[in-house]
Amino acid sequence: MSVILRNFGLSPRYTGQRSLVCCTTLFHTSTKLRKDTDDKYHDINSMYENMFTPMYNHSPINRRESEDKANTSLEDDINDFNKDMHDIYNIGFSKETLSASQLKDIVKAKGRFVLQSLSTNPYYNLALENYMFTNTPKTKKGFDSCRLLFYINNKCAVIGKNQNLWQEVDLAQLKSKNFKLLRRFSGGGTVLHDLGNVNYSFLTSRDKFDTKFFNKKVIEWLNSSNPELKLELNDRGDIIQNGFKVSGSAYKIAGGKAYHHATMLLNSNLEQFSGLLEPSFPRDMEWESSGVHSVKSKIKNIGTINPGQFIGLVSENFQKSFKVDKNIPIYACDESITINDEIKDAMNSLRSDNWKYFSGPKFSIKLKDKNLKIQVVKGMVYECNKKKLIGLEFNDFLKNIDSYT
Ligand SMILES: Nc1ncnc2c1ncn2[C@@H]1O[C@H](COP(=O)(O)OP(=O)(O)OP(=O)(O)O)[C@@H](O)[C@H]1O
Repeated sequence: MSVILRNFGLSPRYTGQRSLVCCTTLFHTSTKLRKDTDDKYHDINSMYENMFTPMYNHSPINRRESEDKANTSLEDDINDFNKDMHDIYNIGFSKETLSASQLKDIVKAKGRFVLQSLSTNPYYNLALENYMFTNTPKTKKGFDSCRLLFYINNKCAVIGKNQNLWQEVDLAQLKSKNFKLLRRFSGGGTVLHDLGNVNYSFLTSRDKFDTKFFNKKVIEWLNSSNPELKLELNDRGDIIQNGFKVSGSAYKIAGGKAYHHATMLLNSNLEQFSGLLEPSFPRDMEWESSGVHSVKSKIKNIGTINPGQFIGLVSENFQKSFKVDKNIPIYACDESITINDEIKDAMNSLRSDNWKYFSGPKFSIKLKDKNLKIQVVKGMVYECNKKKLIGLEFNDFLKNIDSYT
């Protein structure tokens, strides 16, 4: 319910009395109509009617005070109702969407929390993750502000910081299927995201960091919610189900802090993924690259859990298992309001050709049949036995390979 209210801009906490009236009217209209037509809904309709009917009388003298009281109890009722809905459906969305300054305050203070991004823009989400990581206070011995971030991205391929993108993705296919390309700030291999894939990012201190720690928890929580899932951890720290990979992980360690971020394939469109990570080249092309190569795995969806349920389940278990003294709050953030210059700068970096195409490891290719040897540094042809190719963008070379060879 909180989601519905917020999505329609009706949350009383943020939009005030006018929204409440509107919301109340909507409920009155719909519940009354149904009440007239179907008596079996009488009880629940009466409950809604009572819940959403203001209690004040309209005398001008008492009005403000009565309105305040009515509003408070109405808000309490709505909050209780939201909580019940949250508990019943495990929706995983919090009630509080942070403003930019609230985000800054909670990130820079010590303490544990869960944050869920409501944006599906991968540039925002990766920049937000980076903001949260760099601004979490430096750790002193024994201190750990464990934090958990969730985000879901629109269609995109995310390559690792140290990967050679031309070996990893088929740029033309990505474009034709409307997948964005991003180079993330952490290492690891290339993964594909869409709205059926949830990304979780667990932040902790460097001291306590262990690549397998958080996935062991996730597996324990999911398997105990449904033993049929039979999720397992493989040696590489990936989560697998019946031998298929359902989650891949990458890590970043810096400044006494570390994060482990991972994908979780729940109901992704795997058919659309096919071929995106299989670029094709001339048969005689040989690569020599110092970069990180992805380890190809067969993937599948978990299927029986949807993204909202996954986020709800992991958040709740995180709240229970990681609680120290006070309850761990759950916040939400959104690109339209929870944004600041640092996040915008990181988004610009992530979007820039410089970061996507002109960074990454140096590499060489050989085309034996054509007697061609090229060395590429920062996405540009740096050395070549055909001098006229030196200084060319490697992307241009590949796109027009026939005319250059
Ligand atoms: N959303 C996804 N979740 C899990 N595995 C995926 C996903 N998309 C693609 N894959 C598979 O994972 C392989 C890359 O795995 P690799 O271990 O190299 O990287 P990773 O470290 O798991 O990725 P990441 O670093 O983001 O988690 C791809 O070739 C593909 O087989």
